Amino acid sequence: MCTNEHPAVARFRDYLRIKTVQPNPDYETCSKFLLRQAEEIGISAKIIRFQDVPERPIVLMTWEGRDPSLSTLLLNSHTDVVPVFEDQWNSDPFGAAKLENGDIVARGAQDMKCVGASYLEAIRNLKAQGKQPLRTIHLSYVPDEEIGGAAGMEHLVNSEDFTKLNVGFALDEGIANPKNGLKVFYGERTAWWVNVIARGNVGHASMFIKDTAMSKLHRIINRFMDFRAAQEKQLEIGVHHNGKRYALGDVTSVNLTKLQGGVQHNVIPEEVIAGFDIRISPGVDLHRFKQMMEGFILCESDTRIEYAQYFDYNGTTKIDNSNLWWVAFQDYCKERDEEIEPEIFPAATDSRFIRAKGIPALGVSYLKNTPVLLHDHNEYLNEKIYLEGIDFYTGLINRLANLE
Ligand SMILES: CSCC[C@H](NC(C)=O)C(=O)O
Ligand SMILES: [Zn+2]
Ligand SMILES: [Zn+2]
Repeated sequence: MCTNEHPAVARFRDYLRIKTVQPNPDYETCSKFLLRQAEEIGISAKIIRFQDVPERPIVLMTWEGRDPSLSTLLLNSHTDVVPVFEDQWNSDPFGAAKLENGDIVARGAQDMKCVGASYLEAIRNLKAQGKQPLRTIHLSYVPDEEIGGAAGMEHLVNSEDFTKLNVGFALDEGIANPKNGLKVFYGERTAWWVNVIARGNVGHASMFIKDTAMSKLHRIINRFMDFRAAQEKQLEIGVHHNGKRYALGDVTSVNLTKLQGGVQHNVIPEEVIAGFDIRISPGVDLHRFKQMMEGFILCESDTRIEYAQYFDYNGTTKIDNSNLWWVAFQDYCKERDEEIEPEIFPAATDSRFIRAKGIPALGVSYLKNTPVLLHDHNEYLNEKIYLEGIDFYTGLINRLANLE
C-alpha cells in the first residue's frame, strides 16, 4: 500500500475494485460507494430504481446552479464493465494494482470508471474552490451500457425523472488515443444486430437438392460480404473534403459473427441462421440501408430478417458555431493547448439515447498517450494521465456549467 498516494487516485482504485462486471454486476456496492462520495463532496444524490428492473439502479447526483431555470449539464458514465479472461491478466483485474511506473491495471480503468471518477473529483475541486455553477450539474451513473443500455440509459431518458432534469448538454465516454490528442466523439455508428433466417428443402446430403436453407443463406452471406468488401475499400481510400483520411466511423462495417444450424453431416438442415454485427455510418439513410438488406434476401424464398439490436436514430451533435456548447468546449481545449480530434464513435455508447432526445452530447475520455485497451486484457491507465484528466474535467465542467 502506497502511503503518499494522491487521495483522488486512492478513490479511483477503490471504485475499480467494485466488481460491476457483466453478467452479474455488483450494483448495490457500487451505488453505496457513489452515494458516499456524493455525501462527502456535499451534493445531493439519489438512487432511481425502475419497477421492472429494480436490480439495475441508477445513481443520480445533482449540484444545483445559481439559476435553476437554465438548461442543465449532464455528466454521464456507466458503472458496468465487460467480463475478463482472468488467466490472461498479469494481475487481478479487480485488484487495481499500481505498477512502479504508475499504471493502474483494472477492468474499467479506461472504460469507463476513469471518467465517472474524474467527474466526481472535478466537482470536489470546484466545491473546494467555493464555486457554485450558474447552471445545475447532474451526474448520472447508469448500469448495463455494456449490454445495450435498455435497463440503464434508455430507461432513464424515457422517464419523467429525466425530463425534469432539463438537460441542455451531456458529456459521456470517449476512447483512448495512443497519440497526444483527445478523441472527441460527436456521433456514433448505429448498431444493428441482424439475424438472417433461411428455410429450405431437406433430404439426403449425398444428393444435389435444390434451394436448401444453406444454399440460400450462402448466397445472402455473399451479398453482405460484397457490401463489406466495398466499405473496407472505402476505408482504405476514402478522404474527406478537408483532406483527412476516413476513419472507421465514416464507413459501415458488416461482420458475420454467428452461424447456427445443422443436425447431422448427412442431413440437409431445414433452417439455418446467420448473425451479423452491422455498424452504420451516420451519413447513411437508415431506411434505405434497410431496403438494401431486404434486397439481399428478396429473391430467396422462405427467408427473413430479424433484429436482435435495432436503433432508428443516427443524428449527430453539431460541431459548428451554431452549437454554443461545442464552441465553449472547443475554446476551452484551445486555451489549454489540448489537441482534439472530432470523430464518429465506431461502436455504440449511451450517448445515442441522449442524442435521440435532441440533446447535444460529446464523448470524451481523457485518455491521451494511452493504448486502446477497452474490453482487452490488462486494461490500464497511468495515474499521471488520470490526474491530468481531473484537471481537464475541472476546468471543462466549470466552463460548461457557467455558459451564459
Ligand atoms: C448496441 S449495444 C452494445 C454496446 C457496445 N458498446 C461498446 C462501446 O462496446 C457495442 O458497441 O457493441
Ligand atoms: Zn464504455
Ligand atoms: Zn465498453
